[in-house]
Amino acid sequence: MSGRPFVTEAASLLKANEAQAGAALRLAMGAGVARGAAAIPFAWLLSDAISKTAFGGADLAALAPTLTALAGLVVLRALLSYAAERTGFAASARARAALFRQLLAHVRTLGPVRLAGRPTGELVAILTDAVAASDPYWRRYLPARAASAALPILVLLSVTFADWRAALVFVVGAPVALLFLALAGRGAEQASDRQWTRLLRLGGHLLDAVQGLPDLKIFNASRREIALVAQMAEAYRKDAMAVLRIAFLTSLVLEFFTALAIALVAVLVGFRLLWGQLDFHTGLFVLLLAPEFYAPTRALGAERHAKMEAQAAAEKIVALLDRKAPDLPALPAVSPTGETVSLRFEHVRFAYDDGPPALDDVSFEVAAGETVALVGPSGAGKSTLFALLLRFIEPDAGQILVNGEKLAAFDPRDWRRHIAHMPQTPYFFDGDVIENVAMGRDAGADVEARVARALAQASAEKVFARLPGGLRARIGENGVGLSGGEAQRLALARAFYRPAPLVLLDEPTAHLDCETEADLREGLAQLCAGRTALVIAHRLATAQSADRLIVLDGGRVAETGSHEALLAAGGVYARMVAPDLARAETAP
Ligand SMILES: Nc1ncnc2c1ncn2[C@@H]1O[C@H](COP(=O)(O)OP(=O)(O)OP(=O)(O)O)[C@@H](O)[C@H]1O
Repeated sequence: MSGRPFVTEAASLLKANEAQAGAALRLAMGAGVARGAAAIPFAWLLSDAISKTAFGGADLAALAPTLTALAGLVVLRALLSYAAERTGFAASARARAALFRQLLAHVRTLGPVRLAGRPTGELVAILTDAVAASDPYWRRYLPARAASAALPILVLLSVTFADWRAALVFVVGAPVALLFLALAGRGAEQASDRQWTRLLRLGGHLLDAVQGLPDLKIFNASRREIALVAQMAEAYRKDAMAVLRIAFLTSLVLEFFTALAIALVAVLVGFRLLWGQLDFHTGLFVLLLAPEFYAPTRALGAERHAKMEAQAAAEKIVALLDRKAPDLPALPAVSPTGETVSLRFEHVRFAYDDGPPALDDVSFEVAAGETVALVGPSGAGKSTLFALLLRFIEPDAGQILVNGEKLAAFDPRDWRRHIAHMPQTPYFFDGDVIENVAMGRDAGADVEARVARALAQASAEKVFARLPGGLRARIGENGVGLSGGEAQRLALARAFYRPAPLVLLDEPTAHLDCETEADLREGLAQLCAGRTALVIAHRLATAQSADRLIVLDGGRVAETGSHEALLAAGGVYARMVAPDLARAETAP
């Protein structure tokens, strides 16, 4: 995608969030302008005091009112500086919070399936670094821009009243300063974009490296990985230096030209004083205001690279926001009626992006209270079917009915409350056992007792009672410190904790030893009893224990029926399980 439209989108994203900064931003801008404007009476009073002392022989008593006013202006400027800083911080915090909320809401609507194609590290960097990078834009750049729009005009008007010829020199110097200000933006824009692309890639790579540490060690690839990270960090350093170089160079040129313009004013004032065309008071006033005329533009030049960086970061945010979530019909949130849940798929089709359909014309029914096993070779579409039921994705065609009502009509979050889901590799958070089982749901006073009950139902109470701290024992991120069996039991307890009428299980007994499997199988049978259950079955035993089987092949329903009926039919299922059956027969 070309850079320009993105820059406009990034600019409008930042602009849209300006409204969120609200009154604080307006106050920051106002305080900045007022602080700069206070320089005008200050210059007037100071030149008055000096000319009266030097040429009028005024004593301290005569100067007292002027000096008091000068002191008052110094205090006022200090107060305005403080107010500008404070309100600038508040404005930036509000705008960033709004941006962060917008991003989080978008990430939530996208859901895990649509986010799967994106490196987690990159996503984290967008949610944290990119949002943080917009801080100087609101805190410093926007107030500086307001000051540079208002102050030169105020200064110019004051100088015009005092000496219009000097005002003309001010005006001549202004376009040069503005030209360099615009040039400063050009190079920095591209360099900032490169720097951000690199930072996100580095973030993604680092997280990958940390998560894949065991594999890197096992395959002796850690040294190569370290070299790769070092290489990427070096490239990022170079890009960051390029941005700074451009920023410093353009600031230098801007400083040089404004210094030249001020010198020009000084020469003009000097000669006109010499020729007696100007009185000392006015001359000094004009001279004192010359730097003030260019100061806002110089300040804006210094903040411009902050703006470019914020814009480059916003481009990455826009790219994430551009990933479209499915358009959900705007229907009122309702709850699936009844205690039990029946399911009906009608000609459901779904394809990932522009790929071939992962599910095509899928139709089947699951009666309330039935346990149905989903069977099929790898890539048949089983997980996609679960993702549809979990509302991480929506069907491209066809519909899913729950108790005869369209699933699409339910609020996804409300609907998920009706599901107990046990994935193949459950994720555990860096928290204690209670937090990991209750998952923040209605954690009332009796949470401990309810977690203990759920653990008992999952035959896991003894496992966790052994841990130091019992239910308050900390579980490392992603279940570090738990064996495969313990992790599955904990996930089962999680499912028991939620009294949901629909159970979705992704072969929870895969990769377990026979004894643990048998234990867990019993727990699962209890979990499914009286509820509607869909189980992705990789093992023969799981398929056999289901009331009915649905066999998926190449995204289509190949056959359905009981284990025995499907074996007798000699179709896809019979061919799939033939090796397992042969093994079972030959086993002692
Ligand atoms: N996030 C994704 N993006 C693009 N294609 C995907 C994605 N997830 C799955 N697919 C594709 O969709 C098809 C169905 O995949 P799915 O994961 O549903 O199969 P599965 O039956 O669950 O396989 P397995 O038993 O190996 O988990 C496959 O061709 C797969 O490559």
